[in-house]
Amino acid sequence: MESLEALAFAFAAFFSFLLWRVLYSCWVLPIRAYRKLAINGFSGPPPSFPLGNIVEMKNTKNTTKSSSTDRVFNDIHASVFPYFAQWQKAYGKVFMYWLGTEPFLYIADPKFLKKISSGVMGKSWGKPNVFKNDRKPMFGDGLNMVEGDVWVRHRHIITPAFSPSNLKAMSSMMVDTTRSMLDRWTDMINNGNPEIEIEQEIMTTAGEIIAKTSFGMELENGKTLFKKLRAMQEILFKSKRYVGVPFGKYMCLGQNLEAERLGKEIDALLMSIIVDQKRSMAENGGDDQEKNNLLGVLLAGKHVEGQKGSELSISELVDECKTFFFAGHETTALAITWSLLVLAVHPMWQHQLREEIKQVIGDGDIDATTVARLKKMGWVMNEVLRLYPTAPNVQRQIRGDTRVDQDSVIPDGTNIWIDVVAMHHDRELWGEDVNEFNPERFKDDLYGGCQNKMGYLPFGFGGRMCVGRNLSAMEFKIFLSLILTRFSFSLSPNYTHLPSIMLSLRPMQGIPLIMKPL
Ligand code: HEM
Repeated sequence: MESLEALAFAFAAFFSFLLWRVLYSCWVLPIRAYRKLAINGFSGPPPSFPLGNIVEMKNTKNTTKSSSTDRVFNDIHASVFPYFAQWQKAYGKVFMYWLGTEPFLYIADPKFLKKISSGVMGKSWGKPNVFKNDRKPMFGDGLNMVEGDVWVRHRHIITPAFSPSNLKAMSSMMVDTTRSMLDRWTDMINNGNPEIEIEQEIMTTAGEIIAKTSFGMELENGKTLFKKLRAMQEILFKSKRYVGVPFGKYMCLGQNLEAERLGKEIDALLMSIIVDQKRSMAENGGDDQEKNNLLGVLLAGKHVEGQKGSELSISELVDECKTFFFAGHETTALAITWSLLVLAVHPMWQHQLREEIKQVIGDGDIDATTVARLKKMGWVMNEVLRLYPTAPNVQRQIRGDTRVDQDSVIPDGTNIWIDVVAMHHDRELWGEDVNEFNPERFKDDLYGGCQNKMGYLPFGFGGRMCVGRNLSAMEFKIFLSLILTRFSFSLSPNYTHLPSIMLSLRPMQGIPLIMKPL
C-alpha cells in the first residue's frame, strides 16, 4: 500500500514538474521577453502565447490591389508577405512580431540596419536557433548555420573553393548539362509541344549541376543521393509547420520523422562518397571530375597551404555538401527562371542580350571567362534579383545585448528578420520607377542607385554574405547565353502570376513559356 502511495506521489510530482516546464516555456519566458522589448521601445502586433502571431500570419490575405494593370506586375511585396505589408502600415519599418514564443525584430529600414550592424563582425551575430533546429536535416552544422570561431574556420576554408580558377574548371560541366536540357526542349518543340514549364526544367538541371559541382554525381550513389535530397526538401517545405511554437515539431510528427530518416540515409551516402573520393585522391590524385568538384577542392587541401587544423572533418564535409546543395541550387535556378519570365515580357531585352552575346562571344566558346564579360547580362541579373529576390529575407540572432541608441537596447537572443522584398520595392529608396524592370539602373552603380547601400541585399550583407555568389553569377550567365542563342520566347496564355514564399521566392504555379527555335 505504502509503495503504491509513493508511486502515485512520484507521478504527481513528475506531472506537476512537466506542467510547470510547459507553462514556463510557453508563457512565463515569452511574457518576460515581451516586457523587456516593450521597455526598450519595440512594439508590434500583440501576440498571444504560445502561438505568438502565427495564426494572424496564416490568415492574413492580400487585400492590397496592385497599382499595375500588367499581367506580370512587379510590386509583389503585399502579395508575398501580406502580414508584413499590413503591419508596416500600422507600426512602420521596424517592429516586433512573434513566431510562437520566439521574438523577431522585423527590419525593412536600411538606415536602422546599418546603425545596429555597423561594427558587428560576421562572427558576433548568430543565426536563429529556432531555424537551426527546424532545418537541421537539411543543413546540419553547415556554413550558413555555424557561428563564432567555428564559422570563421569554416568560412576561411570554404571561400577559396569558389576562387575564379576553381569556378573555371566547373564551367564546361555546366555548359554540357545545360545543353542536354536544351536538346530536350528542342525535341519537345519538334514533337509539337512548344509550351515548356521552365521552372521545373531549370530547377532539375540546376539541381544536377550543383550536385555535380558539390560532390560529383556520375556514380550511382551520387544519383540516389540527389533524389533523396530533393525528397527531403519536398517534405520539409510542403508540410504545415509551427516553427517557434514549443513542442511544435510534434504537430507534424510524421513529416519530421520522415525527414530525420531521410537525413540519416543522406548522411550515410555522403559519408561513403567522401570516403571513396578521399581514398581515390590519396591513391592516384583523383580523376578530373573528382578534382574539380567543391568536395575535391576541399579534400585536396588547396586551401590549407600548410596551416595546421584547418581541414574539415568528414562529418563537417557531409554538412557542407548538403549546404551547397540546398543553399545553392534553388536560389540560382529561381534567379534564372524569374529572368526568363521578365525577358519574355520584355523582348527588347532578349534582343539586347543576344546582341551582346554576339559581340562579346561571337562563335567562341561559352565558358567562365567569356560570360564574365557580359555586362548587360550582369545588370539583368541584378535587376531581377532586386524585383524577385530569390532569398527573400536575411536572418540573424542577437548574441549579447546590442545598443541601438541612448534609450534602447535589443536584448540578447532577439531574432532579426530583414525583409529584403520590402526594401527592394521601397519607393523611398528607389524612386518612382521602383516597380519597373530597368536593368540600366545598375549600369554605373553596383547598388542600382539605391538611396542606401543596405537597401539592396540579394546576397545578404557583411562577413556572412553569400559565399557562392560568383558561382551563381557564372551559372546564370551560362544558362542565359545558351538559351538566348537557341530560342526566343514569350509568355504562355496559361501563366498565372503568383510569386510566393516557400523558403525561396517561387512562382507558385510555375512559368509556362512558348519557346521558338532561332
Ligand atoms: C542567386 C543565387 C543565390 C542567392 C540569391 C543567394 C543568397 C544568399 C543569401 C541571402 C545568404 C545569406 C547571407 C547573410 O546571411 O547575410 C546566402 C548565404 C550562403 N549561400 Fe547563397 N545564394 C545564392 C547562391 C549560392 C550558391 C550557388 C551557393 C553554393 C554552392 C551558396 C551558398 C551559400 C552559403 C554556404 C551561405 C552561407 C554563408 C555564411 O553564412 O557564411 N549560395 N546566400
